[in-house]
Amino acid sequence: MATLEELRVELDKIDNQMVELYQKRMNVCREVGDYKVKAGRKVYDRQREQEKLADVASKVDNDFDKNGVRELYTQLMSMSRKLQYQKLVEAGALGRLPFIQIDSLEKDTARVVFQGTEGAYGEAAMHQFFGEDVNCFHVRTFRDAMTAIEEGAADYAVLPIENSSAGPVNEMYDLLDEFENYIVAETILPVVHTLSGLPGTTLTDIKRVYSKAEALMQTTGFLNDHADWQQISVVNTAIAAQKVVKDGDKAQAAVCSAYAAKIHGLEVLADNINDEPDNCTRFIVVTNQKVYLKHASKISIEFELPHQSGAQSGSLYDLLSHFVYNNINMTKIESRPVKGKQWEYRFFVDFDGSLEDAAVKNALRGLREEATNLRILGNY
Ligand SMILES: O=C(O)C(=O)C[C@]1(C(=O)O)C=C[C@@H](O)C=C1
Repeated sequence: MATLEELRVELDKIDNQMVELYQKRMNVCREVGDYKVKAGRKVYDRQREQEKLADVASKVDNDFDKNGVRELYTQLMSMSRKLQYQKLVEAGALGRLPFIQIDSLEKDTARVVFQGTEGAYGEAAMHQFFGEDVNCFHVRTFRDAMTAIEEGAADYAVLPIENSSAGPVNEMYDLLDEFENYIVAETILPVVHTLSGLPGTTLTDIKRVYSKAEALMQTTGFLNDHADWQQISVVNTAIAAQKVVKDGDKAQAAVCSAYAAKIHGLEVLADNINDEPDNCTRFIVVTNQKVYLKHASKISIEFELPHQSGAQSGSLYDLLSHFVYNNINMTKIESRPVKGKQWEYRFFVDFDGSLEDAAVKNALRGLREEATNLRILGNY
């Protein structure tokens, strides 16, 4: 029986040959890339890849090896594609992305919409970003705000996308997909919730608590200590405060900001009731123009996975590998179900970069060819 050392010598010999062949193969792929740049052909040829995988698998005789060579060739062809996308960038064959760079947002003259009513966290986020004197109005729902932007009734909307303790605002992701609006900026607002009621209310009077679902989620610890209170979700925390005032019933309270309580005439019954002491919400600034600011450093995109004929795994992995191969730092991924398609998902990815970066163009080119319904949601 051969010793380990002898077997390793044998492996080294084979690996040397494989590395040489790998380089030979990549050199041919380089030529294929040049040809495709000239001929304006797409890099990704799904049918050719499927035929190749079937062919190499047919050349080995057991299932373990069939899987092995399929995996190996999937990687080889993926590397080959990345090399070819690079060629396209080098040849300046990528064209312009349909986004225009701007120096600044005209904050002084802008008309801005937020969701809810006076005292909403969206209003506070809007003031934080646009200043106290901003020309603004409010609408009832996120959908109303997105519609106002799409129709041009407002220049910008300030809308929540994610909370540090309760996670994503799912509806916003669905609306970003549905509307032709784009993210131009973001602002992070510290969010401190109170339990507020009519002046003179005591905790023992309370039977029902109103707030936005996300705010109820962010105050679960406090609310669980009062398990007999019914929790009722409304569209906005400030609208909850307004309702408590309007109904004039001491059995009702709202989870809202101290500011919302004050301007609607409620008394703070319990302050700082969020589960996380550093509770923050990330708001996005949305517009209907495909623009991005000069020093933008983050990009949001969405895409769906291509339809697979037959069982083939790893397609999300394949798509995400475009970030790895282009040295792009992916900072977030969310998935949402695709309406009308059971168990199919749309992915929302945030990553570092600017739409001018060659690496970003390269990754987007690959994703555009290989994913379905790729959309750039903004560079900010
Ligand atoms: O045959 C091609 O068109 C190639 O670009 C080569 C190759 C490969 O590496 O085999 C790479 C990408 C295509 O999707 C298909 C195959």
